[in-house]
Amino acid sequence: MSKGLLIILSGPSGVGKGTVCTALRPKMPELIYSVSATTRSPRAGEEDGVNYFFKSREQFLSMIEADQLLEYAEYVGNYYGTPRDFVERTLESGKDIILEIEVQGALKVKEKFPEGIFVFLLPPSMDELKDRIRGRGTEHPDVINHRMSVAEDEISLMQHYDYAVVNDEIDLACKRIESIIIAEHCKIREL
Ligand SMILES: Nc1nc2c(ncn2[C@@H]2O[C@H](COP(=O)(O)OP(=O)(O)O)[C@@H](O)[C@H]2O)c(=O)[nH]1
Ligand SMILES: Nc1ncnc2c1ncn2[C@@H]1O[C@H](COP(=O)(O)OP(=O)(O)O)[C@@H](O)[C@H]1O
Repeated sequence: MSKGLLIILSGPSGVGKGTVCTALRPKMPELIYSVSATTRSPRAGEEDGVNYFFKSREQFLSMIEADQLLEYAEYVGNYYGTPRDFVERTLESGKDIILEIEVQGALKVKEKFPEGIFVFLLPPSMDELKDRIRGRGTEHPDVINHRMSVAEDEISLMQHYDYAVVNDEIDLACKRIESIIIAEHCKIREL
């Protein structure tokens, strides 16, 4: 049986990665979603083991020490990382898995899994990106400004990705990602 595809959906904070992943779920029910570990505090409505595995800094550092993370990154003062075992087991079982992660972590995944499908989600404009981060209402203004400057640096790394998808309209962005996955399954690969 062939292995599943590893799909990495990345892009600046507030571009709509979470929203697009949520909208993709009913459209692609066979796609598996990786749940990350983080030291960030849960937001209202977030559940441990569903949105993230919420960890203390000590717990996270011991996961790094034990090589339990495929990649990790420090982002705006918190650690975020992808549990390795789940991803590897899913791929071995022939299922596709999607990681929704920031850019530094995505580039680390590329070193280990160059065969991954790297998709960069773009905002229709930088003004729209700022409006989305602000509109979500979860961040302090200083954090918003910091995230905007991080976003500009991140967008400059887009050339390391395989695909660029503009998240102008959710359904359209989902359709683009769905099409990429379908096309990647049709690709002739080396045996
Ligand atoms: N490298 C890495 N980034 C992650 C991981 N999980 C989430 N992220 C990214 O961390 C950033 C901050 O996430 P979060 O605090 O949930 O904020 P939000 O995605 O902007 O709502 C986002 O860009 C996420 O995609 C992970 O396991 N590894
Ligand atoms: N295509 C879109 N059109 C309009 N608003 C969007 C779109 N995608 C996401 N948003 C909004 O932008 C904000 C940030 O989205 P979110 O999914 O949290 O981003 P990310 O996970 O990339 O940080 C949310 O308020 C969300 O409702």
